[in-house]
Amino acid sequence: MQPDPEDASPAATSGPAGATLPDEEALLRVRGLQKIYPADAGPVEAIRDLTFDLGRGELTCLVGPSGSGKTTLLKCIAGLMSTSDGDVALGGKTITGPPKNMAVVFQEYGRSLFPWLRVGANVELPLKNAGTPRARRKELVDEALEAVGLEHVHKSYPWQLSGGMQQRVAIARAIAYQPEVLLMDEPFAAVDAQTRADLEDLIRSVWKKLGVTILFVTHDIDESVYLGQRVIMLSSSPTVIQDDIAIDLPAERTQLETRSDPRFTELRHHVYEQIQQAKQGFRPRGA
Ligand SMILES: Nc1ncnc2c1ncn2[C@@H]1O[C@H](COP(=O)(O)OP(=O)(O)OP(=O)(O)O)[C@@H](O)[C@H]1O
Repeated sequence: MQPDPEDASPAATSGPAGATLPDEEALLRVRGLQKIYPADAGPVEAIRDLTFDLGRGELTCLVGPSGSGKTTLLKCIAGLMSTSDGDVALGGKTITGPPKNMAVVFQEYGRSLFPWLRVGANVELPLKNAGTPRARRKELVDEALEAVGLEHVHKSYPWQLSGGMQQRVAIARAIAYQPEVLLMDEPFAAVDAQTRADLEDLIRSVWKKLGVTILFVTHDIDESVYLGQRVIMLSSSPTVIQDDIAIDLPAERTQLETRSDPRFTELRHHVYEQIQQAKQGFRPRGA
């Protein structure tokens, strides 16, 4: 389908909103978020206008062309960076610094784990910093390592593990902390395809077991459709929401069956088409 040329409108100031929810269902609210970076060559408007909600317990994937501001958005939500305009609120409270009940998993597991600490100590560290009592820390570390299938490497050092195992340690560290919201920034980009498929299934099983709200950034269209209940697509920079689609696939998903479901193919085509349009600079009406 050819995009409507009227949709290509670079000059307007506000874009269409993503899906929003009634107060009692929304855990995270993003309203009119704008981010402009100061730079020597002049300000960079990385994000123009984003509005959406994440429901409690929802698993949402975020996709968009390279440079569309996915990492910037995650940093604003994580309270690691201030917004230039707009508001991000968790449980009704505006985020002004890293919230206690949020955890982040980045792509670079190699850099996020401390090489001089054993696996168990790496997973335990945020709990120690939060002042969790020792006995409870042990329980949470054991449970988290078991949830990611790594109870046997408790005493190993991260550098003794494969890349996929190190990323599972990073996931265990995040879930041991029992966050309400888990932000993941392309966490599987650096692992091989088979490990990636295993990690996708791990995330879905952890999500179902813990009921945590997840925002998962990925470049991989198939991954976004396979994992998410919803896919938010960002436009090219300066960024607005290009599309926000519900993934109406069955809740029980398996790599073989789900990926050969005709509905999976339809959804994947839709996301792919939208990304191609975003890359070509087509923007939603009003953006
Ligand atoms: N510290 C910074 N100073 C100036 N501009 C920045 C800074 N960080 C990011 N940008 C710019 O903001 C825009 C969004 O960057 P960001 O890294 O958030 O995008 P992304 O969607 O995560 O990219 P990718 O998919 O390639 O990882 C880009 O144009 C980038 O060059």
